Amino acid sequence: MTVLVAYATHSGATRTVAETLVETLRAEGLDPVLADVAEDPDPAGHDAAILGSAVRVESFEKSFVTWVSRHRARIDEVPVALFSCSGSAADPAKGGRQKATDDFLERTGIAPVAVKNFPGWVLMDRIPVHEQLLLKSMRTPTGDFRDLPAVAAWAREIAPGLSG
Ligand SMILES: Cc1cc2nc3c(=O)[nH]c(=O)nc-3n(C[C@H](O)[C@H](O)[C@H](O)COP(=O)(O)O)c2cc1C
Repeated sequence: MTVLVAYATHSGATRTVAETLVETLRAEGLDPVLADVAEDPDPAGHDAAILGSAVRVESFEKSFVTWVSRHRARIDEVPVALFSCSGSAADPAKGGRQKATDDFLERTGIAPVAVKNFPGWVLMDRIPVHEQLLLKSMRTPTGDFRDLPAVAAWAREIAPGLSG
């Protein structure tokens, strides 16, 4: 069975999470297909999907929201898992929750078989100057907060649910 792993990224961390999901699902015997929503991948023809977006200013990427809306009919026909990638997901105070994810789910009514909020990275050399200034003014912690073994573990956990 093929699983579309579609993601939207701004500074690259979400892509690395998606790549880890693909590698792990392949090792689990599934047939994952990696795609950036910027390429407008077609979910038709896939048996399941994992959809993931970077978080910016408490929201999913606009390109992600637009792509989901465009392909909504097909997305509703297959098992879907959803993940976010953000700077704050490693913060214990968040308790694993992410406002952008909760808002997206409430607004769209999509009912994924699994939802996860992963930490990404905040690396100043990967974002435009005006965003660097914004993050500095907010005293946003910088660094690479990713936990790719946790991403792989989630992929193994959800693989049976994606197979239907
Ligand atoms: C302009 C800007 C705004 C951001 N806003 C948030 C935010 O509201 N909440 C959060 O947890 N992380 C925020 N982040 C951190 C990103 O979520 C983090 O860098 C993540 O890795 C982005 O994924 P990407 O590298 O795939 O683009 C922001 C980053 C930038 C550059």
